[in-house]
Amino acid sequence: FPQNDSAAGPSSWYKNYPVAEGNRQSPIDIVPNEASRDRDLGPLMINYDHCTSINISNNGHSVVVEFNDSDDRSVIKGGPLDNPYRLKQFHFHWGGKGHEGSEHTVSGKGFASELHLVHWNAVKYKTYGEASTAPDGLAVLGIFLETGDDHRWLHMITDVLYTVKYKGSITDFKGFNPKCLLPSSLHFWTYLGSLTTPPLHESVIWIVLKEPIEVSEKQLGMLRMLLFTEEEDNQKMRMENNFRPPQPLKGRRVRSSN
Ligand SMILES: NS(=O)(=O)c1ccc2o/c(=N\O)[nH]c2c1
Ligand SMILES: [Zn+2]
Repeated sequence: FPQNDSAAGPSSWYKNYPVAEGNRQSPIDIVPNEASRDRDLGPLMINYDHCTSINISNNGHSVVVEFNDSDDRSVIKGGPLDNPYRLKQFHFHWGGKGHEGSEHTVSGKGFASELHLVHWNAVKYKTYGEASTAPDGLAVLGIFLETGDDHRWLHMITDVLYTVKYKGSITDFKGFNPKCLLPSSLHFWTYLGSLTTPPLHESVIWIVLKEPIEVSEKQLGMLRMLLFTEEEDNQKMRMENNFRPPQPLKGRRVRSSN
């Protein structure tokens, strides 16, 4: 990300991760009227009822909430997916004050932030690690955040961010159900892509919801109080603009739910 040494930014990831210039990189700019409506794209089914969050942490790139993925208690299925995919973690990408921060864009328009719910194919693969390198190993549900009213449930997360201010910090975070972060409509675009941060594995079936959720500028500001740096670093670097810009489509088809 554009930290002080440009060697760490997205534009130089190809040096250590040649796949950065691959044929199915993410994010992309989604152009709605170029997306094809696909009749055999069934509805997305999200079953988070018995999901169990475990902890919240700052990994130096984003704030991440991890889940117990030892069984099929929280899965998504349907849509473009041939199997149920287990929820593993969710995290956010955001910009700087008043700037865009989403990874995917829609007809060139960015949003203030983007939430990624990361799931893995536990039917075909034994571990998340194995799935994360397989072409159909991961399914990431992307949800746009736009500024507006306070999000009544996002407070559960922003209220504890002070406990994970520094890179490497982690705190218990139990009983959070991300169902409360979903918009009312599950209409989506879907395409084959990749992780948007190193190692950039081309292992993600992307499902991007069309309807954004609303969060307040104040809540977004709480994300920006996180730091990229560790507690002992005397140089404090605010965590912001942790998004990769859109990558070439390279002939890929983007499909739209009905
Ligand atoms: N930003 S993203 O594509 O959702 C994503 C999801 C899971 C990931 O794991 C990673 N390294 O182990 N990078 C990463 C990016
Ligand atoms: Zn992400």
